[in-house]
Amino acid sequence: MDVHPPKPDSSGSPVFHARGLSKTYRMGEIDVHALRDVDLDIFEGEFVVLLGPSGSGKSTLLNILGGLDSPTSGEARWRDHNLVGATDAELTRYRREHVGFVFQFYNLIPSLTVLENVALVNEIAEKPLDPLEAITLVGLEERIDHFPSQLSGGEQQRVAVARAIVKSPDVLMCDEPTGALDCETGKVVLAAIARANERLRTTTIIITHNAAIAGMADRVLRLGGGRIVGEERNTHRLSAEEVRW
Ligand SMILES: Nc1ncnc2c1ncn2[C@@H]1O[C@H](COP(=O)(O)OP(=O)(O)OP(=O)(O)O)[C@@H](O)[C@H]1O
Repeated sequence: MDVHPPKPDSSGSPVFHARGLSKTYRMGEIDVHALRDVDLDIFEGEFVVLLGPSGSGKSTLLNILGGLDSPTSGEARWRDHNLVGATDAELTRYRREHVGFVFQFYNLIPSLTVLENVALVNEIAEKPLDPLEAITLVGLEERIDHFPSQLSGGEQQRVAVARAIVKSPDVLMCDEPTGALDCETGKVVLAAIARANERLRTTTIIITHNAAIAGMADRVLRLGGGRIVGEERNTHRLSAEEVRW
């Protein structure tokens, strides 16, 4: 299974294309500008880290790209799917067919085993992996019959990663996947995410407060005040084991 895919080609067409993306929340008399005029292209197979302080708009951006939220104005597309102005049913279909999500908290079903938690998603996917393959990819093949309560936080998060990748999504979106974990445990989770990116060629977007994780990315987008305020490209990607925080 050790396949090394070609580097993402940023000279080709982007899979995500956003222009002038803005999101404003009206809070009583006050407008909160969560995103301001964001332009963005993300390429197939790319590993992108969104970095920025609390409130800078990271989750808002990820939620729009993941079809969980809509912008107030601007354009956003994933391939030929228009993410702006799509109906709820169209966004649900986009998410179901193309996107895997990992959040800070694992949201596993407590009464189901590891295998059952992962296989459940498998049933509604179009081109699923074998659940055992997804579980092996996150290194939990010895624990398939365990229940979430019998696993550590890091192991539960690895099950959440397996659940997100079992449908072989085109895009994996992770919002603070290591936010509740210590460094060593977080690194095992990040290694699982990086493996999915490398072996399945899943376009991967990770939100983090943690600048150390930026070294794992092909590209780092820094957000501040709802804008992209910086962009860096790594010529060499660090492995999860090399990351320190
Ligand atoms: N549903 C909402 N209603 C009102 N304001 C919101 C809502 N969601 C987000 N905001 C505001 O939009 C801004 C951006 O929020 P967002 O969650 O995208 O930031 P973030 O960078 O992901 O922050 P964090 O790292 O703390 O999760 C913040 O000022 C936030 O308070």
